[in-house]
Amino acid sequence: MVTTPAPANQPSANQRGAHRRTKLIAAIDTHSLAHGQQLATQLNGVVDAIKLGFEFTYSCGLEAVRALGAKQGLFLDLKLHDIPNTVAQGVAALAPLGPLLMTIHASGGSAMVRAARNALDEAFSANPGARPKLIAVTVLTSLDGAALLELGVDATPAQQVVRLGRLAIEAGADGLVCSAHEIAPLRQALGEAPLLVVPGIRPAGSAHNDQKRIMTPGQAAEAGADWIVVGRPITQAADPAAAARAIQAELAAHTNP
Ligand SMILES: O=c1ccn([C@@H]2O[C@H](COP(=O)(O)O)[C@@H](O)[C@H]2O)c(=O)[nH]1
Repeated sequence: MVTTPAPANQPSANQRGAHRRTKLIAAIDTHSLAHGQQLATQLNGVVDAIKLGFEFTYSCGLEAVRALGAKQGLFLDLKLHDIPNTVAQGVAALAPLGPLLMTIHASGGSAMVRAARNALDEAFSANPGARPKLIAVTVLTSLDGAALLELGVDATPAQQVVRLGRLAIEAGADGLVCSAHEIAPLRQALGEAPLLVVPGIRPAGSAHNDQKRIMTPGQAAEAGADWIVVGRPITQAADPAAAARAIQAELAAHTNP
């Protein structure tokens, strides 16, 4: 895939004056089908998409994923990471669930990312417009510099995100999962084309939980996130729809008209 290098000192999305509305994905992390259905119903029309990951998929099964995903945009976040052939077969098997976005780990290497992209291209050769976007996870937002060192990675999170992000985009990924802290360095290195999907989002005053590299929704919008992913601040709120509406309002306040 060809990437367009951005000029040095690239301005933020808002400074560019570009209309790049940051969209909201609610992470529906629950092991209960009834709770998942309830959250999806409450959030339908309020959020731009829902995210289903390990907890819901492993607990409730792929048919439940298909059913919830049929009602609104789906981010299928199963973070595949294995040898290239296994990941290629995995993405091909999951793609008929109809996600807008699906994840693999960039740290699986360029051959793995390329195999996943080729499998999707082949599966959607008759209708390329319906192909799910392939999103590569760079460095989990629960990791900080000390955690990277523990893994033997002697680089800052931003350096490692850019390294893995470049590898994944050059191998065919459509976008990346990163924290909001790495949006500017990624845009500088890779330009505007990659979709940036950003978890580790916490409205001001809310608990960080296990997240390390966090920003508020407004800060992530200012930085130029394409999508933000918010789980517990929505799902554990007394009124999840109201919490999601407040985040949408914050995003709108930080987006150029
Ligand atoms: O680096 C990553 C990749 C994925 N996630 C997922 O996003 C949500 C965040 O949930 P919160 O409750 O808002 O912390 C969750 O489903 C993760 O699996 C991530 O957080 N970081």
